[in-house]
Amino acid sequence: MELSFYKYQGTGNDFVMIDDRDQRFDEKNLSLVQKLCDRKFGIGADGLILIRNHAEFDFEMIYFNADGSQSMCGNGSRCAVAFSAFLGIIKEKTHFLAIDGSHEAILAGDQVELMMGNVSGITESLGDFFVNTGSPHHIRFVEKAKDYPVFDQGRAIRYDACYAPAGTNVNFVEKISDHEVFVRTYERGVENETLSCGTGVTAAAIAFGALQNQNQVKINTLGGKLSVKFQQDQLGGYRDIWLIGPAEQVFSGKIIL
Ligand SMILES: N[C@@H](CCC[C@H](N)C(=O)O)C(=O)O
Repeated sequence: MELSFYKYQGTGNDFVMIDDRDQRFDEKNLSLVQKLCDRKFGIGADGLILIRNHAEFDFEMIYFNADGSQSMCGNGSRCAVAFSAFLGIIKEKTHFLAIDGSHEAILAGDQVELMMGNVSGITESLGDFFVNTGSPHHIRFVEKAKDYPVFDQGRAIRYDACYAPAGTNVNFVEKISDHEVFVRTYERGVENETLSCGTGVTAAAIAFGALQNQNQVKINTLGGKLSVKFQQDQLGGYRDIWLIGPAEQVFSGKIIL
């Protein structure tokens, strides 16, 4: 059997994308997901995304991390919106379903504006912060993120007993100005630092915004620039959260099964 695939990247977070409206991909075949994401023995990616039909939405995005586990992916969602437009499923605006619920998105040139799910609040954890943006994110503010041991410290926090058994993603955030940060992320499910993490920078922006009294934050990652804006509600939660940045098709090919 042959399956077409496309490769997308959103600020360097890269994904194998499959148009699975005919449901030929067996989503229970996690060893196939792992193999396709393997950078030596497969296509190579931080994650794999299936685009499927849904009766109540423009499409459903099914996201897998490179190890086959599932969670919400912000950059992957932005790439899924660009891919769905490429497939002709949507035009500039869409309403789609992901693992954490429904999302709106707007395609504006190479930029995808993605509405994230509401966030219930910011909690303290291990002397740092924790924010769930559809995926769990530990947030540590550091002085020089460029020189920070992201892999070692990220892995230690990811496996800390307080996050067991599910674990967490870990973000190291450096203040650049009152409304700009540099973020490096250790991603659960990739088990490494990625060049960018959409749910991670959203969590970082919310924690930073709370400290700086800002509701719009510019983000620098190793893979490029994003921005996040949001509104705080009366109960300490956050809504109207938008993650904005580029999504690009970089490759296409055939999977031989
Ligand atoms: N890269 C993603 C996050 C993917 C999910 C995460 N690794 C997890 O398992 O929680 C993003 O852009 O949000």
